[in-house]
Amino acid sequence: MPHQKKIALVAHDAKKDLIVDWASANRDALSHHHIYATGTTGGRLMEGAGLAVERLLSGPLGGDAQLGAMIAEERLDALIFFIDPLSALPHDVDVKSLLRLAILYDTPLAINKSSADAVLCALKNDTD
Ligand SMILES: O=C(CO)COP(=O)(O)O
Repeated sequence: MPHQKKIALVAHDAKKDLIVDWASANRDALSHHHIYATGTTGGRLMEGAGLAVERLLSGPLGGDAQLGAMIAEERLDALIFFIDPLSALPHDVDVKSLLRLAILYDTPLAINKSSADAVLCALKNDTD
């Protein structure tokens, strides 16, 4: 597809229902793009939102690091990352590294539903 973007969708466990609902509501827009997701999020998105997803490793097992590498190699156009602000995570260093690289490379980044709406809207205007 000519204007296809590479978008990563990621959600922490407490936010997985939210990302499935958000992706379902935006399935038409998302289906024009190549969607990557960390392992468990990807499974939930395929099952619950009917979205075609290229699954990476689960976040705690290296999925966040894979996305960070994609950003550093300029192989990702946007990161939608529904972060749980209320739980401690064993792979917090990976989460921080991923966010740091997204900031460093000026990758469009959404960390909650409102900003995900805004990023998707911006991508849509960019691809019109
Ligand atoms: O932990 C994550 C992001 O930090 C997400 O990983 P999963 O999608 O495999 O749960």
